[in-house]
Amino acid sequence: MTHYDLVIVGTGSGNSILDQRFADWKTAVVERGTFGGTCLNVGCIPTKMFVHTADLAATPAKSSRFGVDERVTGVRWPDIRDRVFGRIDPIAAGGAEYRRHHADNANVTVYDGTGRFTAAKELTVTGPDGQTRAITGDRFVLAAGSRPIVPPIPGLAETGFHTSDTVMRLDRLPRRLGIIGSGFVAAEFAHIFSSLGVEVTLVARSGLLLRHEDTEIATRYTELADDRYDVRLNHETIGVTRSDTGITLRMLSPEGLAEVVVDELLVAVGRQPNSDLLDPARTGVEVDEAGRVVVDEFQRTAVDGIYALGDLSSPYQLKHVANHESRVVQHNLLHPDEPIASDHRYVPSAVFGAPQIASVGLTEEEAKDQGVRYVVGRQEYAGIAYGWAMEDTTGFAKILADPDTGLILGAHVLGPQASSVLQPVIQAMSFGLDASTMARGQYWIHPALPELIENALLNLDLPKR
Ligand SMILES: Cc1cc2nc3c(=O)[nH]c(=O)nc-3n(C[C@H](O)[C@H](O)[C@H](O)COP(=O)(O)OP(=O)(O)OC[C@H]3O[C@@H](n4cnc5c(N)ncnc54)[C@H](O)[C@@H]3O)c2cc1C
Ligand SMILES: NC(=O)c1ccc[n+]([C@@H]2O[C@H](COP(=O)([O-])OP(=O)(O)OC[C@H]3O[C@@H](n4cnc5c(N)ncnc54)[C@H](O)[C@@H]3O)[C@@H](O)[C@H]2O)c1
Repeated sequence: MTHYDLVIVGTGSGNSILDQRFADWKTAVVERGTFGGTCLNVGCIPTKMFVHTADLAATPAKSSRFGVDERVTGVRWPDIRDRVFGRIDPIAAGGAEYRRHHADNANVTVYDGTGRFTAAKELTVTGPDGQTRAITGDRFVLAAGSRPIVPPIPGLAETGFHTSDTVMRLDRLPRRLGIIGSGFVAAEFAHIFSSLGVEVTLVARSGLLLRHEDTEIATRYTELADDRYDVRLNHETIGVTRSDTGITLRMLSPEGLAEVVVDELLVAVGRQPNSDLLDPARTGVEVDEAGRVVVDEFQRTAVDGIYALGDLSSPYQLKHVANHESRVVQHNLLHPDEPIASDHRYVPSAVFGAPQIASVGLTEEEAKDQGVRYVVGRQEYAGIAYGWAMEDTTGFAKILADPDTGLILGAHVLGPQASSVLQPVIQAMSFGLDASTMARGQYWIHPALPELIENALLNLDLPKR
């Protein structure tokens, strides 16, 4: 049994821990799938490359109101798909090659296979050929991520379905796509495929799409989605079957039984941590009821020398959070006596659908539930100069602030480039800048989109300073 100073399980955010400061640490890296993990191979990066393409394909439908008549004369799916993966696959392969063979990694051994704890600080790796190798380590970094949840819908397994892991590599575009789910993945793929000419049916169990968002935002998004897709709210999928005409979803709705026939089916009902594959309990590491590895603010598990990060342990399931936590773990491995804590105070997120949505901090409902006093400032894109230029009639920003201190409690944007427009608010919250100082204490480039934020701040009912 080979012993290591450090064992890293998972090559998503876990892979970025190693640098020259670890050159004299005998290190094992264990990976069961494609090097580089979810974000690079099947997550953030390919989806956003498809989203940008979808934005281009969707533009001609909106351009005539600007006096420009455009038409989409063709969508070459193989070229769209191959551009994305022609760029990404070599990066993943290059990353694997670097860890396996580059002189920088003379101290690193890569194990291909699934790691599972078999005793305290002992991991058994089962390779693709079924062979097992047990290794031990002084320290472990558990960065094994998450995977799509497959709900127990009768007929689903027999019928065949896609998840975000496979749907981007389709051989050809279907005529009709059914999507079960109403969160991030559903919203982004509905935009991608619908913009490329696919008829999309979104099947949501609840009465609102993206209901983790502020309700005003989710409500506006749901109305807009209803204009673009066949949205079935309050529909529970109770069975799936395949026939010559396609895949039939049987659904229970408040009106009774309903059916829809599609050509491909995407299941997007959330992701579960991969802790079940790892069996951390065997080394004394605790897992909560949601399957997340339990860590403290220093990303330490209860077992000395074992850290966890990213989707495996975090409620956020976002790459910028996993990256942040991997930097914290890196520091704490190198300086265990002076550990730093992760900062989860203001974690932003963005849904890259149509329109985009970005948010940080409290929603209005959370503020109410927590008894937090707040004032709200709103601004429509239609009321700022660049919004006029874009003919935007549906987008808006909403900012919540503390009425006494003016500190920003939460901010939510729906509309063009929401993910970029929100960033100055994240900065203000992170550095304790109050809303009035933020609005008045700097120039805002005129007439750029961030004027949306400037005006929402000015619309807050706060005492003048
Ligand atoms: C479709 C999609 C789009 C997304 N878009 C965004 C976005 O735009 N912005 C954003 O912030 N986030 C996005 N995310 C979320 C983001 O991808 C994840 O939060 C992030 O990649 C998690 O990183 P990680 O390092 O924790 O896990 P991962 O990157 O998943 O890495 C875990 C690795 O561990 C390996 N592994 C698992 N179990 C074992 C085991 N037992 N033994 C060995 N290896 C194992 C896996 O094969 C994997 O390679 C998206 C996710 C999806 C699915
Ligand atoms: N832009 C981004 O940052 C981005 C993009 C994609 C994914 N992600 C990450 O990946 C995670 C997973 O995304 P996701 O969209 O799969 O999950 P999600 O948690 O965002 O949404 C899942 C939705 O499915 C619903 N649902 C659950 N079980 C269901 C069932 N049996 N039938 C019908 N609906 C059901 C839930 O109510 C929820 O609305 C996200 O939470 C997010 O953290 C991020």
